[in-house]
Amino acid sequence: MRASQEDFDSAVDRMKLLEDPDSDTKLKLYALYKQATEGPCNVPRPEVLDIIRKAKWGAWNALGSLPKEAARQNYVDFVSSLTPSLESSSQAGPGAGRSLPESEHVVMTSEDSITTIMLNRPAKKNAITIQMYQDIILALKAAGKDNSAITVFTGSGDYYSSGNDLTNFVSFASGDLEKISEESANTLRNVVDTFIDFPKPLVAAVNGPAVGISVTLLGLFDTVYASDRATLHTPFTSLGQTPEGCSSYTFPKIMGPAKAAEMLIFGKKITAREACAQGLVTEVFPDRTFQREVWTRLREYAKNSPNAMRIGKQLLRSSEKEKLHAVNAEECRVGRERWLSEECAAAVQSFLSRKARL
Ligand SMILES: CCCC/C=C\CC(=O)SCCNC(=O)CCNC(=O)[C@H](O)C(C)(C)COP(=O)(O)OP(=O)(O)OC[C@H]1O[C@@H](n2cnc3c(N)ncnc32)[C@H](O)[C@@H]1OP(=O)(O)O
Repeated sequence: MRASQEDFDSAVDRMKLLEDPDSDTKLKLYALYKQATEGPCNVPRPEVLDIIRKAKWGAWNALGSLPKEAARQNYVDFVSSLTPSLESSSQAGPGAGRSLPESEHVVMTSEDSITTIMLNRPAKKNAITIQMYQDIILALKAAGKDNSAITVFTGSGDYYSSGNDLTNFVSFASGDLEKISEESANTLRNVVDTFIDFPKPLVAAVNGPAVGISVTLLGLFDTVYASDRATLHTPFTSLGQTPEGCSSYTFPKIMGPAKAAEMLIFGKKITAREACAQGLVTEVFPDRTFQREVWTRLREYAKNSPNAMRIGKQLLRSSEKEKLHAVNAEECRVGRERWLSEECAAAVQSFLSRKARL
């Protein structure tokens, strides 16, 4: 069960009882309140000298296109975490009794027969942490079983995703290499397997630039809509890494081996329009109208018979499944070896010490 309007109103009342919250807390509460009640930030950035209004604007704006429903839930959870002693004993704590997985950085909402899974870490360009991979698996499993007709995957803020969070590799340097690399390979294999097995139409709404695994996974989606501001970049070899997400199989199949090699081996960054000409992206929309056009279209599609769409997808995809699982297993085996290489360690170190940006 998601937070109701009543839960939200009660959280607003309880928030007033907080004794002198610090300024970060106030800003977070302000931003979530505005997002929950008015939606994404829709006012111009204040003048440079107006420091307080600029900070408030920045906090609200950083929530990107987080849906109102998710902001309401985050507000209620945040107030609950600040006021545990004020919770009535009969009231369930945050997360209790919810049928959807809750996660700070992977937000799941359902409306008009469409379930949306949104990467929600805009300040880090939606880089994917190990926890987020786990949350994506949970979200996809829940979406596969809920009563929605279509599932949409998208990002919050200006990026779709900057791919794997490179700090995931920091633990490689500090712990038991064999064990950590094995766990990471298992996580990667599980998340990709979950995309391969997803039973309903899966649509990517690529709202901005996409990097690494967020690009390679596109080959496993049924439809990919992109903003004309989006670019697609798989810089694996400059990171000492190799392709994943089944792209070593899906990309040559979709765009031909030569174009696939330019992206996956040489790390060529392409625009959404180029990706569309090569078949990886289904259609490109002007950034200005992207959200409106995509959601209008998806709401129409979601009126089709859900079972017929699901069965249609099985017919299109089932003959490939076994092959895709085998490709995924092999990519993870090779990838694990690469993560332990000097090349990969040096590239990650270079990013973390801020010498390198794409
Ligand atoms: C389980 C293992 C699975 C392995 C699978 C997949 C492999 C891949 O996905 S490889 C691709 C990895 N991604 C990258 O190499 C991208 C790295 N990021 C960048 O080059 C730039 O940040 C980017 C071009 C995306 C954006 O540049 P800017 O517009 O200049 O923004 P900033 O660089 O200032 O970024 C803002 C903020 O976000 C942090 N960030 C961005 N991307 C990542 C990332 N992938 N990992 C970790 N952190 C990331 C960046 O460090 C900034 O943080 P602050 O400095 O704290 O503000």
